[in-house]
Amino acid sequence: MSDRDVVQKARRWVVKIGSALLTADGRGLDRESIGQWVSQVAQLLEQGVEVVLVSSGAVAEGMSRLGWRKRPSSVHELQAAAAVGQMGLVQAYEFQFQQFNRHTAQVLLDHDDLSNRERYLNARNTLQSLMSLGVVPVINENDTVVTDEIRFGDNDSLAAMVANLIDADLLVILTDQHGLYDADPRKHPKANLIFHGKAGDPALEALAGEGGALGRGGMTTKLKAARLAARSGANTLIVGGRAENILTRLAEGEELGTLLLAEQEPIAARKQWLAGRLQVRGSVTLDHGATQVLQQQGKSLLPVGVKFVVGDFNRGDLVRCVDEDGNEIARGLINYSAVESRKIIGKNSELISSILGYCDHKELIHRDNLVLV
Ligand SMILES: Nc1ncnc2c1ncn2[C@@H]1O[C@H](COP(=O)(O)OP(=O)(O)O)[C@@H](O)[C@H]1O
Ligand SMILES: N[C@@H](CCC(=O)OP(=O)(O)O)C(=O)O
Repeated sequence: MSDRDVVQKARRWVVKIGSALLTADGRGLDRESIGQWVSQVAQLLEQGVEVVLVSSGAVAEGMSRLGWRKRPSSVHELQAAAAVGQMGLVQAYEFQFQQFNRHTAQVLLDHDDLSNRERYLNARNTLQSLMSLGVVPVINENDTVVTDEIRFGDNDSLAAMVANLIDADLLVILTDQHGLYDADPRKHPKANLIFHGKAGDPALEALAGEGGALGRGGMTTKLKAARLAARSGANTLIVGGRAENILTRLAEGEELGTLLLAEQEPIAARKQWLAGRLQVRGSVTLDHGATQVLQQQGKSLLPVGVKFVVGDFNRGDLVRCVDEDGNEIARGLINYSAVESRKIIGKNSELISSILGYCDHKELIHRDNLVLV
């Protein structure tokens, strides 16, 4: 049995179209190619496959509209270009999907949206509603408002988070190469294409290099995206977007590109959300016993198993749990501030009340709010 069965069986796809592919060698959007992908997406929808698009290209289109030849280095100019270019991007998709009587919906997301539980759930519900209405969401990063701290930067990570958000079966990353090679084919023309592998395999991650002049993350971020997508059980395909009828051929089970299988059990939606948050506010160092209990028995973290606290966080913030050698083993939402935590670590939970004057939780981090990494 071919492992491409999983592609044929996938009913919910996230398709990411990268800058390197979309932007006609830096001269604005490649509208003809957009038309071809849209026509294939329309066919997939007719076959009962739900599709969400994650499309880059706003900055490149904005630069072209503004007559800029060189990518600006200032963040504000990039953000201005993205704002101008996003208009062209959504116009291009809207026009092409209209030929197939399909509506599109513009969705701009940033990391803050997905870090805040309420906004995360809203985004999830809205995307579910759009899909059930047969509308095609076209998602991009909300470039105009993001700061470095909350920037996805490349759209591979954004696409993986979207795959987690909507419980997609498949993440298809369309790019300018046929897939992952054993070396960067721009520098090594004789490199070999890798047809399949396991998402998160460090041996594959070691093969990945930087992107070209137009793209952001190269293969490195695509493999990271495969690892993230696997958290919710989505398989990832990295494939050349210029091949004729690429999406419909994939749906028929043709062996194109690199398939990275999600072999881990999907983790619960709340824990995926937790693991995907960027802003970690501090860390707690666990003793050997606590490390083992967390890793092997999936229990909550009690103050007694913690040796040190680093950082200045509030209750409810995300912190790293590291072992005595400094290796991160988990992260979770902490029940006490840094000041309070420092007072209760190493102590039995029965003493929390007498030390702090109150005790809302006997756990420093409850297991429902803890995710192993
Ligand atoms: N091992 C590899 N296999 C294939 N491509 C690689 C590899 N390492 C680096 N790359 C580079 O990654 C580029 C694609 O990434 P990127 O430029 O970020 O595109 P996109 O905009 O589609 O995300 C390719 O053009 C290629 O030069
Ligand atoms: N949000 C940016 C896209 C970032 C980007 O280029 O990402 P990628 O396609 O992953 O290389 C834009 O629309 O220009």
